[in-house]
Amino acid sequence: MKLHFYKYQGAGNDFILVDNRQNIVNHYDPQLLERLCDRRFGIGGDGIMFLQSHPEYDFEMVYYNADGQPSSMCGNGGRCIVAFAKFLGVINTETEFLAVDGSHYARISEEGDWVSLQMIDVDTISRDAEAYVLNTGSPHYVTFADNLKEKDVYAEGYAIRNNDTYRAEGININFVESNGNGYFVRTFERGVEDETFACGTGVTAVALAMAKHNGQTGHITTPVKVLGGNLNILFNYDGEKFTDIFLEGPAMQVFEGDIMI
Ligand SMILES: N[C@@H](CCC[C@H](N)C(=O)O)C(=O)O
Repeated sequence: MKLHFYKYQGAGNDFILVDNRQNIVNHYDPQLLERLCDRRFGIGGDGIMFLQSHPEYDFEMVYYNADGQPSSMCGNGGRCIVAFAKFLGVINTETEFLAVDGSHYARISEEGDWVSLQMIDVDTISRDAEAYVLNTGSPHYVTFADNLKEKDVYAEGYAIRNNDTYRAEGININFVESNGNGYFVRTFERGVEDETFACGTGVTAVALAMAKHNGQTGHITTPVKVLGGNLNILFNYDGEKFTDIFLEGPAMQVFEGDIMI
């Protein structure tokens, strides 16, 4: 069977998108999904998503990591699937859709290339030695780094993600360095088991952890630079709970094609 797909990227976090409103493909096939995400034997991507119809929402986002396993929320994936929904004519410039962590509101520019996605509220941040650990839809470990440009993110991220505390469930490892008015972030992603060019739930976790670390409250906007571009995180923090969290940035269609499955 031939599968028609679209390829999107959001700040360099790249995804395969499939319009599965007619249930053309049974996606519960980890081996197939892993092959499609493989950069040598397949299309290539940090993850694959299926846009599904839903009776109560504009659509449902069904997300899998590059290892073919279903995962928790993907922030950049969420932004890309909103751009895809606009491209398909499923939505106009606003939407309410369902993802694995619940419903999400999002806005998209008329041009369809800039997406602002509301993330889940966060009220718990814990510490693991100097690092911050929190869940922004996916689990994240946030640690400071000097000379981040030169850091071996693969080796250090792999070691933390596979230590006794995190090996079983897995966690995404974010290294953060202040860069003047915001932060530079590099992320080792669970399920890709490698560094990616951006991680939306990851930069969100960094922005929240840094507000707590710096004792900032009120309405906060945090610009973050990642390997694949720039993202903004906007939120309110009353000292206990983070609310009205928005992740915003570019989401672009790169190409479309057919692949034999
Ligand atoms: N790239 C994502 C995060 C995807 C999920 C992650 N790999 C996990 O398994 O936790 C993002 O943009 O948030």
